[in-house]
Amino acid sequence: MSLLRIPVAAIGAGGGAMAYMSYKVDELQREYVPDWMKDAFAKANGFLQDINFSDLELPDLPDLSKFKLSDVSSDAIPAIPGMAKAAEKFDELTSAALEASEMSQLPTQAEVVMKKATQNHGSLPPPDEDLMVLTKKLIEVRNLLKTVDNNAKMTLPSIVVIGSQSSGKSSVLEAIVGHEFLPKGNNMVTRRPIELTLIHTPDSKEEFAEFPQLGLGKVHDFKNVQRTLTDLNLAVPDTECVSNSPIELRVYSPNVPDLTLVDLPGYIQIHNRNQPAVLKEKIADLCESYIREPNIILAVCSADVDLANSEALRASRKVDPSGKRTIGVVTKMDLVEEETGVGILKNKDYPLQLGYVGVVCKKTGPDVDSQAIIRSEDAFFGNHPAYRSNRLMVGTSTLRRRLMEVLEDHMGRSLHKISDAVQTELDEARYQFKVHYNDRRISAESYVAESIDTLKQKFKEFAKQFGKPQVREEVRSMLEQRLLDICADVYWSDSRVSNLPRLCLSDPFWQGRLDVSSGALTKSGVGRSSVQLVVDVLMRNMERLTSTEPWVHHAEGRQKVMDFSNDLLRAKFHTAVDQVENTIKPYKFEVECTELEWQEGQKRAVATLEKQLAEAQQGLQVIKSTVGRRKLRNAIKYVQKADREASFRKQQSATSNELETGPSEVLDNPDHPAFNLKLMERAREALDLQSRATLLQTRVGALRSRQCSTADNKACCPEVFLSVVAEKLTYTAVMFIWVELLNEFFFQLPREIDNKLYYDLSRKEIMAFAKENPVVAKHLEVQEKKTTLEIVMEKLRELQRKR
Ligand SMILES: Nc1nc2c(ncn2[C@@H]2O[C@H](COP(=O)(O)OP(=O)(O)OP(=O)(O)O)[C@@H](O)[C@H]2O)c(=O)[nH]1
Repeated sequence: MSLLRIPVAAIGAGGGAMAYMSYKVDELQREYVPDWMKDAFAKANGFLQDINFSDLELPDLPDLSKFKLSDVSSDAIPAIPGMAKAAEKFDELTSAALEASEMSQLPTQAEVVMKKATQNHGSLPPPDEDLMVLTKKLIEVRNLLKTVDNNAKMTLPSIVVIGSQSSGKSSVLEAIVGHEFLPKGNNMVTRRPIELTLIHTPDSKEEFAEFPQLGLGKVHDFKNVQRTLTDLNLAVPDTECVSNSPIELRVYSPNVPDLTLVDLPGYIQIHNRNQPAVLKEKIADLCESYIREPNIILAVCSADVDLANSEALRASRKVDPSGKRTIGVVTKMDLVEEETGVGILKNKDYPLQLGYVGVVCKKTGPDVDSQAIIRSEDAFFGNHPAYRSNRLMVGTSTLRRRLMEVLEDHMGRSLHKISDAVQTELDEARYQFKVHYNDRRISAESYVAESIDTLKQKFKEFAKQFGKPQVREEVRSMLEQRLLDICADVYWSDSRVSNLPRLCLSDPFWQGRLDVSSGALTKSGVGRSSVQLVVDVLMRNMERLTSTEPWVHHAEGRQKVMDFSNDLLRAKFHTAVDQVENTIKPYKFEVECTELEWQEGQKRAVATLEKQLAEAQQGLQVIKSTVGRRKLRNAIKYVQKADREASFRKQQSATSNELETGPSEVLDNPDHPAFNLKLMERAREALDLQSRATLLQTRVGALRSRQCSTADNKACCPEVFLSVVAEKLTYTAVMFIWVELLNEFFFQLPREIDNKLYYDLSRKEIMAFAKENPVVAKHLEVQEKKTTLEIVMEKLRELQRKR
């Protein structure tokens, strides 16, 4: 609504009083009332002052200073006694003034907008509170809605900038923002849409940008903004040319208006080596997706190019034929004659309802600031009065103002539609929340806390179960295995072992063997292997604990648990190893053994060997049942015969000095089982198990005998003695592993879990963690959607109330 047409309408209707009121109430308007009218107002004012309002029977004379033009109904004027007379007088005076004036027309809206804007170049025009609040709030709403989902019905309009390459889009946007920040270069540097939100911050001097998707925080240097935008754009490979995925950028400044703008790649005319034919189509498609309803199209056209050839106008006409949501921006006005420029801006040839704004955004040097560009633009239009006298819209400041108005207007018009869409979406979100989650609210923090508690609880249970006896069991079975290896190596592979009970009594050689065996056990790196064994058990356990709900969903969290568990154990590893080695050192020289220890050792040794015997017998049984007894017997016989023959032939060839030997009946006969290699293998396995079982039976018999019931006959019963040694090593090792490693681990781990998985995380990381669990993610998503839509709905209602 034109600010000054109201007084005209008022004059026409004989509503001089209303014009007077409007003159009184709106300071801003008064500035733009021409002098001749001011005189008329002043006279009318004098006349009105003669009226004694208190004599009039007015119930409540309104406070004029609070009046808005829209509040005044012209019907009310005649109803006020005395006012009709005032209006009559005013009419008389203003008509006379009008006649006297050379100007028969009041200034157009364009003139008013331009005057306001140019008087405030560089900074923003004085704020129109309602306009600012609505746009600001709706931009807030828009950004909130963007976090919900892409329901097209809930989209508030943005201003989409389109134009041919080099038409001056970037220069216009930079002039609006007041900073050089867009990517520059010949190599098609705008490859992705840049969704630019400008946020006017009147109470702050700070100017900065933010990339909400990148989380870089505030970027104060606009050169860095430019660099980041260039990197993000050039990350789109040449082969793809352009990408539909937008870059979000927000600029906070006291010098920018509240606007949402989208910069798009420029239309290309011809294609060259770097710009394949398909690129033209891709850019056109991308632009088309953005210039749809409800967006406002900022069609950038260069003044020195015929509007008939403007790609921007061509594209906008396709989707907005009547031009009701297209603003033309004519750049490079300095490159055309005044007459041509005026012709374009007159909006006659290619009319747009929102009109054309002419600008000059020419950069005169590399470091020219935006103020200088605007000053030189002002100077240019100042030197070309035809633009002003024709009441045309020119200059960047006019453009800014115009964009604010248009955006506000469109946003305002979208208000009802969007409110309905949001309400529908909110009802759905509330329904989902009720049905699926029974209105139960959760938070990412509470989920993380619960997950941590579960893990700590499980760890506590494990720690309870993994006491000293269990650790001993682990170390003992490791040393028992070592004991068996030593016995196999030192005793059981010796053909004299069956005579050991007799030989050991007379031959000191066997005492020496015993010392060697004991040394092999005590000097086998028990410190390192036992600590490593416990570490492995603990790590395996941590792996197990984190492989259950809810940790199965958190691969990174699980890895973190494994990493800090490992760090805790590694920090203590070497001390624990050294301690164990130091404390078992005496056993490397001598191991004393009480009768009681011997008896316990005897029991354990018998049990160990019996277990081995049972395993051997069971293995044999399995082979028998899988191969078949008879077949196995035959195969064993064959293997034995073949072995005998092989050793005989070996002997023969050795004695006959490698004379040629004839073919073997067994080995060279293709019908023999020798050619069933699998069966041969099984037969050999069975033979090994048989001889192992026989040996173990003999040794178990020996260990059970009276000879082995006393420690005096150590040399005859090495398995018992080594078992005693292993037990002493086990006790000592576990005692120190417990003190040096486990105590610390059990104490520290729950604290590390708290620190590393909760306290060290930012709010964003906590949220990301929670959303790794698909069930929680869905719950949070519905809940967040509902909450956001409730906030949006509240804001929309408030705005509707205000309008
Ligand atoms: N004389 C004059 N030159 C201008 C004006 N506005 C922009 N230019 C120049 O025109 C050239 C192209 O301007 P840009 O703003 O980069 O154009 P663009 O449309 O963003 O170009 P692309 O990003 O390549 O699509 C630059 O050399 C500007 O300095 C103007 O008003 N007058």
